[in-house]
Amino acid sequence: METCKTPAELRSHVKWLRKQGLSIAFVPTMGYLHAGHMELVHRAAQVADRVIVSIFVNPTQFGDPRDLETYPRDVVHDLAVLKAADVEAVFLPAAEDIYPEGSETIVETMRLATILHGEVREGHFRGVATVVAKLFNIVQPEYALFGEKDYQQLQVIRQMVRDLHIPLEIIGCPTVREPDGLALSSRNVRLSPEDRTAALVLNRSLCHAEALVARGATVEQIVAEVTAMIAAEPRATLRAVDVTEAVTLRPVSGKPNGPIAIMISAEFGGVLLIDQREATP
Ligand SMILES: Nc1ncnc2c1ncn2[C@@H]1O[C@H](COP(=O)(O)OP(=O)(O)OP(=O)(O)O)[C@@H](O)[C@H]1O
Ligand SMILES: CC(C)(CO)[C@@H](O)C(=O)[O-]
Ligand code: BAL
Repeated sequence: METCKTPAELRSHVKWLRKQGLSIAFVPTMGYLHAGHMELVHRAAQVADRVIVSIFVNPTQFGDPRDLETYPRDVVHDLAVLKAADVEAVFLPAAEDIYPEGSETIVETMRLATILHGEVREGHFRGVATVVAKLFNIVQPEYALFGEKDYQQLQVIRQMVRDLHIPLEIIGCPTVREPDGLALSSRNVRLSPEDRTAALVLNRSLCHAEALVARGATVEQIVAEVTAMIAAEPRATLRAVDVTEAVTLRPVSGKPNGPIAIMISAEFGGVLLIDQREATP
């Protein structure tokens, strides 16, 4: 497995792969890899000849400096699991290589970046779109894979790829969960045992929301019941419950007549977790 630290090293390895006519699937991550990331890697290996993974804790998508400082990192473990999964190359850039002095270009999906989770984390999706555009330009893959857990992120990236005519296909992958239903997330290690148990309310309330959709509930009923379930968990601080049209994330009210997305963000002991569900009435 090749470990590339600079864009030039990565580009030269990609050039070598291209000479052999090999296709590339790319999995961008912030490291501290878990089974959710590895599911993206396995899926990537099914769609292309070679898989490239990036590990970069992107400073521009963090609003809170403490969140950035305490973001979990373990590159030695990450490289071992990626090697075992037969990954072709890992891109481990330094912040100065991605944002050299004098950088001033940003990428922003104007509507999608500023609604919902973008209101909770101001500037977050601008940072995500900007770094992902840079990574796409460096790697130039045929495919890029993202998790549905970060549902709004997935839609932001799909929109950016469409709007900027970036010639690659985005593949969304279902959320991988612990056996008790908690969505895998790098931030889960920061939860105390009590908060980890409390966080199960996210998946529980999404299952309840799904059942409500199946019973023909209105969007207002779904929001009210999910909000009440999370409010009943004393360790949870609810940040947002949003029910929107799926994919476009446009507002929806009354009885939905097409697929909807239910998105929750809540803090447990200061750790912000998100979870989501798509449901069709
Ligand atoms: N449980 C999961 N199932 C499937 N994909 C996931 C899961 N968790 C993360 N991913 C995806 O992995 C990619 C990299 O995510 P990232 O490195 O931010 O990990 P993370 O676990 O989402 O971390 P955190 O949410 O704590 O920032 C993203 O496309 C993300 O959606
Ligand atoms: C897509 C991403 C790697 C961009 O930094 C990050 O937001 C993530 O890991 O989901
Ligand atoms: N998985 C989303 C990255 C972040 O929380 O910053």
